[in-house]
Amino acid sequence: MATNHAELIARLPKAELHLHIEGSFEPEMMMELAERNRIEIPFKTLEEAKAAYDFANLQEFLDLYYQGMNVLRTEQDFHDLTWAYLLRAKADNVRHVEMFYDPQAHTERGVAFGTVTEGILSALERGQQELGITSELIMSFLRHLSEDDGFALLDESKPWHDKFVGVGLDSSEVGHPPLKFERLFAKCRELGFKLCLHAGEEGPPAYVREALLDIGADRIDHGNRAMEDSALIEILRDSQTPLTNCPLSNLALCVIDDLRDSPLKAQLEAGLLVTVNSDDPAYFGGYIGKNYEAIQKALDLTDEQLVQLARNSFTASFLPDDEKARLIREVDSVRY
Ligand code: HPA
Ligand SMILES: [Zn+2]
Repeated sequence: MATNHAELIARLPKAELHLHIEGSFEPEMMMELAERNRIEIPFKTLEEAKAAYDFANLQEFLDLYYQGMNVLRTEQDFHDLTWAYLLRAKADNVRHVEMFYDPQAHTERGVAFGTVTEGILSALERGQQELGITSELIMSFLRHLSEDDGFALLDESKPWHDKFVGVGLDSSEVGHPPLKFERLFAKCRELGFKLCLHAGEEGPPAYVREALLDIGADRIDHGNRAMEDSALIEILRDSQTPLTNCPLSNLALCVIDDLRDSPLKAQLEAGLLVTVNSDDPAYFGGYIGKNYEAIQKALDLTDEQLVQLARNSFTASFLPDDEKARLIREVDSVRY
């Protein structure tokens, strides 16, 4: 009997390691919160919102992403946003999430760091209690801002440092290489944070090298363009540095022209620790389950490769080793 891939994907326990909570802001909720907070937004209907979600590159997406989050004002807003994501994650059998958020995109427009952070944290706590989803939060620096801005955020966030497993680097990549933030990440490393850097999404393989070799990244987010540098592929394989691939994001942002051009299968076959994630699911057309389904179909991934991807998601996480092992055993107990 032919395997029903969607059914296997649904049954596999998964971790999601590359998810920007602000990128899970569905247009329906955006319109609801605009009304609740009495804020004007550029679209009146769902159709108008969806029509605007047609991007030629990362920057076109980011412009809309930062505009959309302007509606988020109160702690309750951030709680509701995070809770809505967790319900979607639960439906896709996500057991663990390591979630990015962009505090500077909120503090810049006058929303207090504590308002944002406490709203997200209370929903994550509720997710653990009510849905059994464990979670970690990753505070991300916006790379189009300065390193000094990053240091100011690190300082402002101090009372919450024990709430973050790591720090990230996102936003406009080209022209903002990892080394722009060398001192900042050295400080973050010293403070005990894991370092997760977006690199090689639009930027060249040299940015992945910088992230990995100069900054000492624990995970590379995206990393597509690393595949242009064979020596770098070997380094990634030997170090088993995780790559968080986001298939539908790559397609929506024209990082690839077709899902069949995704590097994911080649990365798996080269022995890299690659994972599947949704990035900004409300903008890119699907949550994690849909990303697995779309990439399985495009690359004709086998059942074994799907299981490997689910296993990788836990191996690549920052969970304690015993918890990783328990979840991987659960993946391996799924029959197909
Ligand atoms: O995919 C992304 N790349 C860079 N910055 C981002 N911020 C949210 N999503 C992304
Ligand atoms: Zn991202």
